Amino acid sequence: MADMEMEEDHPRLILHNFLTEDECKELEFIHKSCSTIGYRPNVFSTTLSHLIATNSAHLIIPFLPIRDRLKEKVEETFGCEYELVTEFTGLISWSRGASIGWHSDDNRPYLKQRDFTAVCYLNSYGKDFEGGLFHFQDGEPKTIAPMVGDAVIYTSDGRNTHSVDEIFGQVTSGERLTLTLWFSRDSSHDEDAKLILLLEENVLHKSNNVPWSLLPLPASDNMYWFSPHQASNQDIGFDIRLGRLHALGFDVYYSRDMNFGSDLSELLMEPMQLARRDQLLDHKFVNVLHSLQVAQFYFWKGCKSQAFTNEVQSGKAVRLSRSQSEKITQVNSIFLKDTKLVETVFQSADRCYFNLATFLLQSLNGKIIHVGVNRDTMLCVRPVQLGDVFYKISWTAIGIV
Ligand SMILES: O=C(O)CCC(=O)C(=O)O
Ligand SMILES: [Fe+2]
Repeated sequence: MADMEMEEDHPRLILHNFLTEDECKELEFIHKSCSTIGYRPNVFSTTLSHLIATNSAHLIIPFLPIRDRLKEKVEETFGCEYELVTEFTGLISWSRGASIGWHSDDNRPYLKQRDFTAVCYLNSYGKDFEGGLFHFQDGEPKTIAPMVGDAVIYTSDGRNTHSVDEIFGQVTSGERLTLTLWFSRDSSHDEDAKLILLLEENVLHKSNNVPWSLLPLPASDNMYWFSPHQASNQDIGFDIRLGRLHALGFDVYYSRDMNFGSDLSELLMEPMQLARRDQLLDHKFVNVLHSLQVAQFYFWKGCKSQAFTNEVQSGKAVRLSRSQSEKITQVNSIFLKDTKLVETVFQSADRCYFNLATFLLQSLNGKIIHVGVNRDTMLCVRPVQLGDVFYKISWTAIGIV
């Protein structure tokens, strides 16, 4: 798997096909369902703590075996077996305009704990996005073209100063997606300790009086507001959740009356329906994040599953009335101020095959769709069977059972 011998002056290694395409697709599904604005302009991120905070802790499970494999590989490669803790794990996507200049990953006083970096590429240069080449300033290899499944591991210090070219392209460029981890020798920076505390607060304690639910609970709206200039500028931009639904060909419909001037700040926490072209799907989702998870799941798995197409029933959808269309326009005028911008930031999947009947059937019947392999986990908070992991999708949840 390893590409080359390691250079002493620049300890780094490329691991081809470290992840399978299925693993990459699964992480892509999670990112497209859950991401918020990231730490730099035109960057989106999904951290594990964010998944817990939004009641989507079950979506951490697919990360766990990958983290372990990466940590082992880093320890073996750099000769520090059993010494490392994972400091950070996150999915990071870069859209048009994003780039980063020469830097080392420990180049701030508060980042000094970072000893090793692992970047796994979840999609491919030239196919899924344009630009975004990775360069090391010195030593070999110099330039890395991200390819789905490949990973690069390197020391986070000045021996591995690197940069990433700007993502460009109008039409063909989608997001450049990575799984990025940092590892530390300093056990006080163990991400797991923080995650377990968060899990206790957000999940375990709740189960005393409230039944555990897999329905997502969105974070605050400003975490989902994308603006090309400044994260908080509400005059221009779009809500990431509505933007991603738009890229899949969906609009968002709220049945409640919206008088001009009424306070709509809580709207995106409320139950809603999806519309597609001139049709309104009759099911009510708990909130827009829930509908996004179901829609992304469908485009990831549902449309390809033979089981669905064998069992097509007529889904329930009605033609949008004029007043319903107007409400959709009104919601879009607030939360999707610039659809052109959405289309340049998120690649449209609307060209993918979509079947309303299977979408509804899948959502209604709670089918078990996906089988993963042998994932056991210490972070597992649901009464899951250790071993195979299944995704279950229904109106009430996308979960792993
Ligand atoms: O995504 C990459 O290839 C590297 C990103 C990077 O340099 C960073 O996040 O520090
Ligand atoms: Fe970096």
